Amino acid sequence: MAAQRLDGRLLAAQLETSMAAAIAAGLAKAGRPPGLAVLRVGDDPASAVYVANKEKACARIGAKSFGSHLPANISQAALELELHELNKNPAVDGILVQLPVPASINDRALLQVLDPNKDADGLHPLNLGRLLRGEVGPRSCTPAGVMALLKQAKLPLEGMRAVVVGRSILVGQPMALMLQQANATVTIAHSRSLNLEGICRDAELLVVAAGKPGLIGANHVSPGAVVVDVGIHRRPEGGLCGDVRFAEVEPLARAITPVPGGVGPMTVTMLLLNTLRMWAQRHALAEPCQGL
Ligand SMILES: NC(=O)C1=CN([C@@H]2O[C@H](COP(=O)(O)OP(=O)(O)OC[C@H]3O[C@@H](n4cnc5c(N)ncnc54)[C@H](OP(=O)(O)O)[C@@H]3O)[C@@H](O)[C@H]2O)C=CC1
Ligand SMILES: Nc1nc(=O)c2c([nH]1)NC[C@@H]1CN(c3ccc(C(=O)N[C@@H](CCC(=O)O)C(=O)O)cc3)C=[N+]21
Ligand SMILES: [Mg+2]
Repeated sequence: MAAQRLDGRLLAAQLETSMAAAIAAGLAKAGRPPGLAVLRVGDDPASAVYVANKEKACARIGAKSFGSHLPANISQAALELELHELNKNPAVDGILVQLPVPASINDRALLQVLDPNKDADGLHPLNLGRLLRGEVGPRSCTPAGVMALLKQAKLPLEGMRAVVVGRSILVGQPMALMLQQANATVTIAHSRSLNLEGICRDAELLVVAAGKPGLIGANHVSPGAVVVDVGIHRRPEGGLCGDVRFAEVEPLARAITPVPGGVGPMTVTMLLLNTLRMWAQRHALAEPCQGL
């Protein structure tokens, strides 16, 4: 039987429809649309696509996007000043600092300057702490998007053996925490793990966020596993690919996310949803898209 495709584009479009409705319904009371500011420093090529997709998505749902693109040689102090301005800007509900920033910038220090109540990416230490404790707060967008996709596909996580490949603060760590909170039994693998194949083959759910094109193949996947591919890479010959060799793994899997069209669109959607929720909270509106 062919694997079920976990279609992030479709779910993202459905969620956009409810977000657009929530904005239209709250606009009069709020007096302004939700605002998302994206701070981009230098010219990381992967970030360029992402920024463009976010701006388009904001326009589709009726949110306002503010972009600042700063030169790679900007000082830490100037960047922090820019963030302080966005923190104070009353038209801005959500702020995203596009990662990676140039090596000359201390990204941890930068993320601490963010107003935690405008943290569209859930990366401020306060919000990471809230996640760890299972408290309400903006969540890292990519793992939140993965959880929404799994939920929509009615793939039960309770008691499941899950393996997350990657332990970054942006993806791997929050992904592992969310899966644990959904009562999966979680293993994290990383670049120093021994026997990656064996660890992955034990997984009933395999989430791959290693940032290595084609790292995962048929040898890593046990028949009937659910495979989620977070990786996104531009192929030299054109087009995108993930960390999973899709053609090899798809025949084995029970369900799988494609690249593009899987996790990527969900990341954008959860970024908008985080922003929309902070906007709703500021204006005492009902929480949009409850239960996600
Ligand atoms: N689709 C989407 O919406 C998004 C996609 N991405 C993509 O996801 C990928 C991961 O992103 P991010 O977490 O930020 O990346 P990082 O580079 O910050 O982290 C990668 C993680 O993978 C681990 N790793 C690297 N190589 C291997 C290996 N050979 N075997 C096992 N583990 C390995 C690293 O281990 P160690 O800790 O030991 O170094 C690290 O923990 C990238 O391709 C990125 O572009 C990111 C965000 C959103
Ligand atoms: N603070 C921070 N948070 C992030 O979440 C973050 C980041 N920095 N830096 C860069 C990575 C990368 N990333 C992507 C998100 C969506 C798509 C996306 O929309 N992908 C679509 C379309 C891609 C296309 O068609 O070009 C897809 O996979 O189908 C891609 C990449 C978020 N990241
Ligand atoms: Mg740095």
